[in-house]
Amino acid sequence: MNEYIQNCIDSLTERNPAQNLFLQAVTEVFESLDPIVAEIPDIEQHSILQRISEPERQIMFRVAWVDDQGKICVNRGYRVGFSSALGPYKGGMRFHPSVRLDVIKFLSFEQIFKNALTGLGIGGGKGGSDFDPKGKSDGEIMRFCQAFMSELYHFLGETTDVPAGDIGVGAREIGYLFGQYKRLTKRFAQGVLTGKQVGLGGSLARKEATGFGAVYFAKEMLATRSDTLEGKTCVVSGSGNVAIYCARKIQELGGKVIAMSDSGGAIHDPAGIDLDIVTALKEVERARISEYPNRRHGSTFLPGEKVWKLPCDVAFPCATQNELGLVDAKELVENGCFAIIEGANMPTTPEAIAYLREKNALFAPGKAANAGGVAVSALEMQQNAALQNWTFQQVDDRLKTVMASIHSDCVFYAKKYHREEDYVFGANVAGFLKVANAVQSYGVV
Ligand SMILES: NC(=O)C1=CN([C@@H]2O[C@H](COP(=O)(O)OP(=O)(O)OC[C@H]3O[C@@H](n4cnc5c(N)ncnc54)[C@H](O)[C@@H]3O)[C@@H](O)[C@H]2O)C=CC1
Ligand SMILES: O=C(O)CCC(=O)C(=O)O
Repeated sequence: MNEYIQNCIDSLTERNPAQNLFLQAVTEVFESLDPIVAEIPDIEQHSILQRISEPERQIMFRVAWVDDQGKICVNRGYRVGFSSALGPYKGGMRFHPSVRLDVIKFLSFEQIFKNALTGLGIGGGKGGSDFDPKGKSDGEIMRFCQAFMSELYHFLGETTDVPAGDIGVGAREIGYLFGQYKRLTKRFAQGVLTGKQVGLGGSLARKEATGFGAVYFAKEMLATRSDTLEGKTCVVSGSGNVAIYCARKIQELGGKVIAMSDSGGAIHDPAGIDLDIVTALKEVERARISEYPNRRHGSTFLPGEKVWKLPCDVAFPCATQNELGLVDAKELVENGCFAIIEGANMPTTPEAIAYLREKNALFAPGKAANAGGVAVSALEMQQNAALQNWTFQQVDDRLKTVMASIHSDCVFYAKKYHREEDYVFGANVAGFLKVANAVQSYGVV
């Protein structure tokens, strides 16, 4: 590896002890830049890699709130504004007990390049809390969101930082966060959060965008091998926002989703998952996926299992980071899987990615394949700024165009550097070059 890149990684490792997810995300991007750094001396001369890997700001704060028993609970809140080179910090908020600074930094770093790939003028940021929404009442969720926003609102704004949802944060939570923002600032500033309910200024198709976008990307990728999703057996991990709409679009395009999951295990339905049941369980009842077989004859629940062990043609990891490891990748390939499309952020480990590439499987990294969600968030910002409400069709058409353009950028850079079909390389280089050019143009900031 280029000496400058290696020195940057070594220095980051020393300065960020125990931030393994962040270092994993940075290493993957930086490793792709070998030929670029050799070709463009300005990158080293202007210390672009050092500047791009140091967050512009990192905010951590106490969130104190009262549960239904009257007990005072304390959580930690985070918001990392990684890069505003291309626009206001933009990225979701994650509420999950595993949230630490490391998690938020890796997500925020990924977001820089993903957002650059959309071409929509948004910088990279991410936030969240170690608050666990599982089992909490609606009142507890509301009080937590209000307490969280009471600390964060100073730092937000339509042109500075615009959060949205991620794991554990959907339209309900965004509504509570927006309500508290409005109450504290006395401003009906719709563009300060995205992923809002349509009645509060949210965009049609935002809910569907990440999952649909991943499948639009898969469609483009399969077309390069003159193939389609029609008749393909698919597995989708997770059963949240991304997974549900990914599975819906697969079925619409003629594929059959035979397995989904949550953190308790997987469901296997050889006849094809009934998504109305999954949507009712997850979006309405907030129940476990283990309930599914009670409502669907011929299906089974596999406690503690992942979906990767079930034979399929195409796999969509849509749950969480590092959920698909080397053993899983081997099982997938041995069972005939030839394409893996990441709906989640960094769900595949580096060893698994290397193995899949070695076996000639098509592999789409999250920063390209799941960019549809943040792209439609940017379209929501545009609608809010222009006081407009676009139709579902208008937004969906723009989403398809954005996903096709990201796909062609990946293919372009992979071809240019003789790395055909290497979408990880193509996405990292395409995203990086846009950000690096902007960072250099600003001078030393
Ligand atoms: N919501 C969005 O627009 C976007 C989300 N993402 C990423 O997609 C992934 C999923 O996010 P959402 O669907 O929004 O969250 P969500 O909260 O709606 O759903 C998360 C799902 O993952 C499952 N899950 C969590 N840990 C798991 C584990 N260890 N094993 C199996 N399942 C597990 C949960 O049970 C749940 O079904 C995350 O990586 C997120 O960062 C990426 C781009 C945009
Ligand atoms: O819609 C957004 O602003 C962010 C979505 C997100 O968190 C992501 O792309 O990972």
